[in-house]
Amino acid sequence: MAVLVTGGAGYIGSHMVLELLDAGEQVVILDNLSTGFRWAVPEAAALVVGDVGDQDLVSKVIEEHGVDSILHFAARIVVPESVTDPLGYYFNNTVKTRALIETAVRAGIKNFVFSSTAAVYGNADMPLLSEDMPLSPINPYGRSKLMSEWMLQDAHVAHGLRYAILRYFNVAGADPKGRSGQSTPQATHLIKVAAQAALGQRPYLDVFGTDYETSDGTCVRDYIQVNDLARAHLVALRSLREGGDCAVMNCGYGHGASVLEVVDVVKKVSGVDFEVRLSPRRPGDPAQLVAKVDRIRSLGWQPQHDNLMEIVDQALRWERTLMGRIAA
Ligand SMILES: NC(=O)c1ccc[n+]([C@@H]2O[C@H](COP(=O)([O-])OP(=O)(O)OC[C@H]3O[C@@H](n4cnc5c(N)ncnc54)[C@H](O)[C@@H]3O)[C@@H](O)[C@H]2O)c1
Ligand SMILES: O=c1ccn([C@@H]2O[C@H](COP(=O)(O)OP(=O)(O)O[C@H]3O[C@H](CO)[C@@H](O)[C@H](O)[C@H]3O)[C@@H](O)[C@H]2O)c(=O)[nH]1
Repeated sequence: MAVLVTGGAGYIGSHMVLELLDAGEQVVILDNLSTGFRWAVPEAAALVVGDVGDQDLVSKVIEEHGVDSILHFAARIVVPESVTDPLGYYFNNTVKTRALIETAVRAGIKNFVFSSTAAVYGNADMPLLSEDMPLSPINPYGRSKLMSEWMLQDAHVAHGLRYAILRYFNVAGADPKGRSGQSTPQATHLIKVAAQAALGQRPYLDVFGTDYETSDGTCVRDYIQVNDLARAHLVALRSLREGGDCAVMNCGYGHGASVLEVVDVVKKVSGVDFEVRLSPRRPGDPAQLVAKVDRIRSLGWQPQHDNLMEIVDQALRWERTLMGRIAA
């Protein structure tokens, strides 16, 4: 049986593909290459260039490759962009996910693992966020994902499609073997941006907001290393295949770091004292997002890279790899 990875040419999806191949799985990727890269796809995986909303294509891929499970990463992911183009986000993330779920049900797909996000919690003012809390996303990106969660849960009740919904907190770092990393040129993610500032790719780093009610006034996030996150999917997939319950699970480490703490670590690891500007708040940023992680841990998931210095080192190494590619 093969696993279909949508968005497998993107940042997290490409790490997922590596983990699946390392675990001996057969992998087929469906990606429209809107933000993904053909070069991020290993030779051992089949790549189909196309759209998750194309039901004829997806049905054909499922049949030809003998797909039993779908891991659905494909999405647009930039929160501020979702505010200026909400209908584009609802179309790509919600409407096309509806089409994919329908195709999966018709094809008799057994297991569906979905990439959700801590953005579904909105401004929840709690030290640790648990999966059962009330959800109130504050931007179209988070809403587009929450609607997909609901569709999956309803499709389970009506049609028996089994699901694992994984709510990622802040994904960071890069494959320790140097095979993939965060490659989006205009990425907005803090660790990526700070690594670029340290390596002279950006003139300075903005710290967005210093007046939050946190220990040092800057936002706190739970940074999870990307291979650890990919292994959480493997664990969830195995559980579904073995008849485990459908579940919604946070993916993080259960502790946070503030923006200034991250900046300090990047300066320390890189050895570069790059310029930092204290700037106004960025719209839509909750003060603190830290995961309660008992559920995913109860499936036997153990992080292997819960170390900010290591995550930052991986991000810096990957940035150097990208710079080398551009120079070559
Ligand atoms: N990066 C994070 O910190 C983070 C946090 C929470 C959730 N997520 C979720 O993880 C998933 C992967 O995010 P990422 O950071 O790897 O982003 P990414 O942009 O690197 O990857 C997304 C991939 O999906 C593809 N894609 C987009 N729309 C498609 C479509 N309609 N049909 C086919 N392919 C399509 C893109 O080409 C790209 O390869 C997304 O669902 C995102 O919402 C990411
Ligand atoms: O140049 C920068 C970039 C970010 N930040 C701050 O750093 C924190 C983290 O920001 P960022 O790395 O952009 O991540 P988030 O906005 O927390 O969102 C990420 O994490 C969410 C889950 O927590 C996912 O849903 C999103 O897709 C993903 O981008 C926030 O307080 C930002 O204001 C800065 O101060 N300066």
